[in-house]
Amino acid sequence: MYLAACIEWLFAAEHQSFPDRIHAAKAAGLKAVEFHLWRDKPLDDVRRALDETGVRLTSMVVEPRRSLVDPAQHDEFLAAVRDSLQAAKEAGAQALVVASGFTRPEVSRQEQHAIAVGVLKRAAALAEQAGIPLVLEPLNTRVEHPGMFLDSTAEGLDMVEEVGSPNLRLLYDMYHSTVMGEDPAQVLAGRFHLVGHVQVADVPGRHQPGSGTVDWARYIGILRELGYTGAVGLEYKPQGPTLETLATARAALSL
Ligand SMILES: O=C(O)C(=O)CO
Repeated sequence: MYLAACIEWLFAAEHQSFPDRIHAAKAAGLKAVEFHLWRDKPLDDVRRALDETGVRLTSMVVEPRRSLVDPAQHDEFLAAVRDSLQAAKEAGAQALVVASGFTRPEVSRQEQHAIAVGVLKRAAALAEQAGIPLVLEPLNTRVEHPGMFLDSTAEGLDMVEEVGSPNLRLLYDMYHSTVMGEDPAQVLAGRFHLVGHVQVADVPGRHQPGSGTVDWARYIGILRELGYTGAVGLEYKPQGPTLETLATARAALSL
């Protein structure tokens, strides 16, 4: 396992520019970074900073964000996937993050689930052509994303399984999962092969691991037992200077 700094938040107080944040991540001994939206980033400069430092870009987000559970938005969603795949190629990103969009209360949950799986199959075919996988992220509806359709790891894993493509995996964000009251050992048991990326932040507050109540020795132990060797995205809001929070996070995660 290796750490990836979410430079949307890490190094943001210290450096205005994203390329500078990549250099700061390198100087802090990190092998990878990630960020959210890409249209507001100078992708050429980002690519140059990645090439100069050898730092990997684990993920960025498909945008503009459109709903998976509303067929009226599917054409725009697939266009966003196409554009984002092209941008990911140019920036050198390893994966693209997709979220579900908001629940439509007038439509049954089962039907919305099926609608999402249908469009994800089409998106996974585009990802296959581009050679860059998509990762589907369940988000918590208790603190940050009230009304979001996909707020459960188990249902996200069901969707990934139903799509049945190696080009769609689950983004397991331990913060969102914990806020939703899930236990990683339970929700991941027997299904970890469907997970493509992991992110962390402590609960409560979404700050650096070590700032809250999560038992990180246990959480990271579970990932180790499941055989995870990929990136652990530090998607937290630093409570203080980034380097100090990184030291706390590294000690808590033993990574
Ligand atoms: O929007 C969020 O809360 C995320 O976790 C994005 O990855």
